[in-house]
Amino acid sequence: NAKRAAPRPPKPAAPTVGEVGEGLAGLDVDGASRTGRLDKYDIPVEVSGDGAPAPADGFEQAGLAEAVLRNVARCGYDNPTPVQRYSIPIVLSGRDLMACAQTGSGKTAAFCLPVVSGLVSAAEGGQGGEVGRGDRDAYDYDYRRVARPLALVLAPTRELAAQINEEAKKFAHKTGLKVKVAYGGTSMVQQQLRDIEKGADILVATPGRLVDMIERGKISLEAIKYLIMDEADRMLDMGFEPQIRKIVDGMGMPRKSVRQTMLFSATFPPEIQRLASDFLSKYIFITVGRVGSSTDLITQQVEFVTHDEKRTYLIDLLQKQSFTSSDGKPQQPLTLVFVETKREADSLRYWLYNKGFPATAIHGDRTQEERESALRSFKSGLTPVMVATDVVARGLDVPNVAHVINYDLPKSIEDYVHRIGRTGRAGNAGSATAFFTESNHPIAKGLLELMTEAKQNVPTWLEDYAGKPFYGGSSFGGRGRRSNGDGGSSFGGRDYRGGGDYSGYSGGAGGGRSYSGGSGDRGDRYSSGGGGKSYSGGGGGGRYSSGGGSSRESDPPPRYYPSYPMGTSNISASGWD
Ligand SMILES: Nc1ncnc2c1ncn2[C@@H]1O[C@H](COP(=O)(O)OP(=O)(O)OP(=O)(O)O)[C@@H](O)[C@H]1O
Repeated sequence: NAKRAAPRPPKPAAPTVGEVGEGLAGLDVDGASRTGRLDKYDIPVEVSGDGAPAPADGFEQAGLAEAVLRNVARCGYDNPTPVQRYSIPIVLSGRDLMACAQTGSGKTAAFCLPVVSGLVSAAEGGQGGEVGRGDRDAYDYDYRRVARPLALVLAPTRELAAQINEEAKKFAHKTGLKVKVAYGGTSMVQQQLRDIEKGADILVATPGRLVDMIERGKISLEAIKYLIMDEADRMLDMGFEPQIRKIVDGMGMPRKSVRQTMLFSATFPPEIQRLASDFLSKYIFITVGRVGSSTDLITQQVEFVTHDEKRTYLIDLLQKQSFTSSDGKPQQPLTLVFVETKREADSLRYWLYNKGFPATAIHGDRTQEERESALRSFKSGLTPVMVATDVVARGLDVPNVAHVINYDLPKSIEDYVHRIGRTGRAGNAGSATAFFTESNHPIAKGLLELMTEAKQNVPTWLEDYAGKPFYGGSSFGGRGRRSNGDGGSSFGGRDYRGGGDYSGYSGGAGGGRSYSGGSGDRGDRYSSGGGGKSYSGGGGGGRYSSGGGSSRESDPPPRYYPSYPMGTSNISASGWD
């Protein structure tokens, strides 16, 4: 890591949005040429839990309300993605759900659509006429405005909350439902509050901000019918759990037998499943996609480097993938570079700027306005390289991210799965490159399993690393609760409750029902169908031309350490993205 913050360099002349747009036209910058095949797939799905309804073949067949179907059409969704096919009927039937599905596979709509539909139907059916109740019914005894949302979506970051809010608004268009958002750190907080005071049927919030608003008497959870935790494993990991428990158990929310609760993520380690089940009642568990399947869409490479070589390698990668726009200017496809620290994010960003690569940075020490502006500038292509910490590792849906570079690898394989999942979304292809140093030894086993499952080329040195013990602290980055072994089963995507107790089906592994394929479209996998672009290192020879393996494949593996205090397998949810 850089020890000093680099001095602020003079700004190179950034290309205009128009220039970038033009330059990236051939790289699908506006998504116009997307042909991601979300509708066609051959994908294993496992369902466990009593009485799961059958999956729906289409949005109409799923039983969504008319108004919602109109909104689905407005969004241009022709067919439900696999997770939507399964989740929508389950949620509409009133069941609790824990759903584990690939990054970029449409989980947001998988919970938003049935929730909006359920609220619309309840209002139409006269079951309380709740829709829009915020403005009719929201005064408490001392005449303060109190919002009483019917659905609460919790998300771990502000950016994700903002994104879900936008999506939910689309699905609730012209239904009369009010969708509002609450997150901190922005000058918009007062505006958000005023908005919420006007009534909220669906509230999307980050936990800390929500607790604050409840404590200030602005929001009551008493009317909640639906509780959704997006990125649920993250929400229950590390710092969020106490706040989540407070929200769910201590702030007036209806009991779990009364409300309907849904948890979604691409990764679900067994230990977190166990915790999460506290919040659920007789739930159905689904996993969509085989172990590691999201990564089928993503060409993964891993390069063994020393710390000091990272910047040279990065520049090399950026140069190789740059292309020339019609007016002769060098351009970059959208590239997300993950680093470990906020300081490194700034330092690397300035350094890249100095080298002539328009880059921005996003991390937790930047103000919310700066974060939002960085994201806008990245999305627009004005700064096609964004250096980021894990703050944008989860959930963020930026179309056309072509390449994710793990400049610093994360501590856990789940974080890796989420990070690389910022590309290869909605059935499109993407590329991911990781710089592996000796200090990343603890993640080697998880990485090997993940890459193998995704049928990626695995360098032999990674296999060697994975097979050898390492010495030193936990590989869990402080996630001590996952330190118990998982019996060698590295994948957290299977229902931790295990076999027949919950299944009622005979076909599936672990007693669950197992589906594979859909619509007889074998061979037409849930993949890009050739429509996406892959920027896997240029293929022009040199260090990055090994087609997924490492150019140092034949190098002797670096030295190993003697003991093996804690396996990596127990944190690995390698396949369940
Ligand atoms: N049925 C559909 N047809 C076409 N596109 C869809 C469909 N459902 C979702 N999408 C698009 O797919 C993209 C990814 O969806 P979303 O962000 O919900 O993924 P996710 O599963 O939540 O990913 P992550 O695990 O990274 O949070 C979005 O751009 C969304 O608009």
